[in-house]
Amino acid sequence: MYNHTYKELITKLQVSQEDVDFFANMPFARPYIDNTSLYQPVPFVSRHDKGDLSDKFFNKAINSHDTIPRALAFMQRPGSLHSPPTDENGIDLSQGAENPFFITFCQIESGVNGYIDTAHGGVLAALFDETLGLCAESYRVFVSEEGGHLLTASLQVSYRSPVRTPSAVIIKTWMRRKEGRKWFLEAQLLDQDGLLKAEAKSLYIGLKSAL
Ligand SMILES: CCCCCCCC(=O)SCCNC(=O)CCNC(=O)[C@H](O)C(C)(C)COP(=O)(O)OP(=O)(O)OC[C@H]1O[C@@H](n2cnc3c(N)ncnc32)[C@H](O)[C@@H]1OP(=O)(O)O
Repeated sequence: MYNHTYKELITKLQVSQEDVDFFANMPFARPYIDNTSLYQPVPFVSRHDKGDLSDKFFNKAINSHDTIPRALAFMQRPGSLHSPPTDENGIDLSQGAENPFFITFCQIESGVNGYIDTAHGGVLAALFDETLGLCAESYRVFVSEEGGHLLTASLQVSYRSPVRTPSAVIIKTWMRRKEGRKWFLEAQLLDQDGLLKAEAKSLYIGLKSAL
């Protein structure tokens, strides 16, 4: 876990302007960066070194010029959708692949290859776990306004087509439903041409007490 709350981190850390400029040159990312977008850039919290031993996999091991040198996250602007339909737990039912709550762009280089010019499936699973976790935490903090910490209990990944390297991808993540401490989320990973590369379903569980 962290020495700070997720809310402290996401509100205090800065979004890298270099990452914004990098993805702003890509047609598939530009609509989200536009000022009129329903999405706002937010820090990819786990890419930041917090001066402790947290998040070393994402801020060090796969944060280099030949692994995943760039990652840029976006969250739906609060109030961007007025009075969306909700279920009995207040979960926004309009969310889905066409209306994801949280979006991440990643530049993926050959340092994460399994086969030649192909990203390793384990790295894609890690990307799903992290971005689904960020989506769940952001939804918890900014929409549900609940306390606590969420941990991954299960993650199911379906690989539809190889992810070539180097390439840029978009990962769309959204809340599907919530049952008490159980948060169910879904995700899609697509390439720059909008082709579906992989999908995921996950279960995050809120801890009964702080770690
Ligand atoms: C910024 C944040 C980004 C973070 C993204 C990355 C997050 C991570 O990778 S975390 C690291 C990997 N995950 C872990 O280490 C978690 C290890 N597991 C655990 O600690 C525990 O099993 C934990 C906390 C998930 C659940 O334990 P606990 O709270 O005791 O659950 P428990 O009371 O047994 O079960 C609660 C409910 O969940 C269900 N459940 C528990 N585990 C699972 C599971 N693996 N699959 C399906 N359902 C499960 C139970 O059936 C029960 O359901 P119901 O209430 O309907 O009967």
